[in-house]
Amino acid sequence: MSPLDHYGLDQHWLTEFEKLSQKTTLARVVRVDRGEFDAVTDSGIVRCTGTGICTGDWVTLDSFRLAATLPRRTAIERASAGSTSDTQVLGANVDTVVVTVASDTALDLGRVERYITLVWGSGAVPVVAITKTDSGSVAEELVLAAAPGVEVCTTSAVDGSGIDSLTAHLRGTVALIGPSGSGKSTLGNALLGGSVLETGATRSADGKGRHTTVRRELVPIPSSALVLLDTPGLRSVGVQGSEDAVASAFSDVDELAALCRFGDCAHEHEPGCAVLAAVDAGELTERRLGNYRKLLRENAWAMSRQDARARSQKLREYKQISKSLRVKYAIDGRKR
Ligand SMILES: Nc1nc2c(ncn2[C@@H]2O[C@H](COP(=O)(O)OP(=O)(O)OP(=O)(O)O)[C@@H](O)[C@H]2O)c(=O)[nH]1
Ligand SMILES: [Zn+2]
Repeated sequence: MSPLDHYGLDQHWLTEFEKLSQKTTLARVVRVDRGEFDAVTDSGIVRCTGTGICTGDWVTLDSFRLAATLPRRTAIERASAGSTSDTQVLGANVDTVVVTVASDTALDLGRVERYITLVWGSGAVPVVAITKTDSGSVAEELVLAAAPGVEVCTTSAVDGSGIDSLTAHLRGTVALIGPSGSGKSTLGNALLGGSVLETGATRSADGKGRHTTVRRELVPIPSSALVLLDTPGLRSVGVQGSEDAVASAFSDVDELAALCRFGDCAHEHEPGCAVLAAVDAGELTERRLGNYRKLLRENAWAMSRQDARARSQKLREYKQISKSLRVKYAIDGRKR
C-alpha cells in the first residue's frame, strides 16, 4: 500500500495525473512554509520547493520541485483580512468539513450559517458537530433549523460519545472548522484515536492563549483514508462563494422563495410573498431571514469587487499593449 492511500488518493487523482504524461511524481501537499512545502509521495514525505500551492493540493514533482498543480476539486476560501479583494485558500481538495459548535459557549446561529455557507461554496459537504456535550448543552433543534439538509451530530471528546456516528458521516479528506476554543483539535484527536494535534488545554501552560493553532497540516487516519486538516479558529469568515452557496445553506428560504407570487420577489413587502408568510406563521425566524439577506449582500459585494479587479487588470493589459505598440511604431518610424 502506498502512503498516498492514507492521504485520500482516489481514482479521480490517478486519472488527472495520467493526463499529464510527463516524467513526474504524484504527491499531495501536507504542509506549506514560505517557498517550501512538505509533500507525501509513494516513498513517504519529502521536502520540496515551490509556491502558489496550499495544504491539500495534489501536485506533480520534478526532483523535489513543484512541476504542476492538479486542478482543485474543492477550495475552502476566505476573504483576506486586508482591504484587497483577494481570497486566501485555507485548504484544497477537502471533501467533508466538520463545523464545530461548542456546547459550553453561547450559541451563535449566524456564525453557524456563515460557516455552512462557506463550506457549500467550497464544493465540500458540511457536517455540524456539537462539541463538549459533557460540559454543557445547546438547543439542538435550533442548530437543526439553521442547518437544513446538513447532518448534525452531538459529540464529546471527553466521554467519547457521538464520535462513531460522526465518523460514519465523514468522507474523503476531512477538515475541521469553527471558532477558536470550540474543540476542533480535541475532536480531531478523538477522530485520530490519539493525541496528535496541539489543543487549547496543552497550550494554556505557556500563557499565550488563543489562536495559536496556525499550522494547517494534513494528518492521515490509519484505519481509513480520512485526512484531517486543522484550520485556525477564524475571527470572521467572509463569504466569497456564490449565490448558490447561500441558496444551499438556506435551502428552506430558497424553497419558500420559489412559491412567491413574483419571480423577482425581494421578500421585503411584496404581496403574495411566501417567505414573509413563513415569518408571520413563525416557521422562519426574522433572524435567519436577516442573515440570509446579509450573506447575499456580502456575496454580491464580493462579486462586484472581483469584477472591479478584473476590470483594472484588463485596463493594465490594454495600457501594456498600447505601450508596446507605441514602442513598435517608434522603432518602425526610425527604420523609415
Ligand atoms: N469538557 C470538554 N472539554 C473539551 C472537549 N473538547 C475540547 N474541550 C476543551 O476545550 C478547549 C478548547 O479545545 P481545542 O480543541 O483546543 O479547541 P480549538 O477549536 O482547536 O481551538 P483553537 O486551536 O484555538 O482554534 C480545551 O481546553 C479542551 O480541553 C470536550 O468534548 N469536553
Ligand atoms: Zn418573497
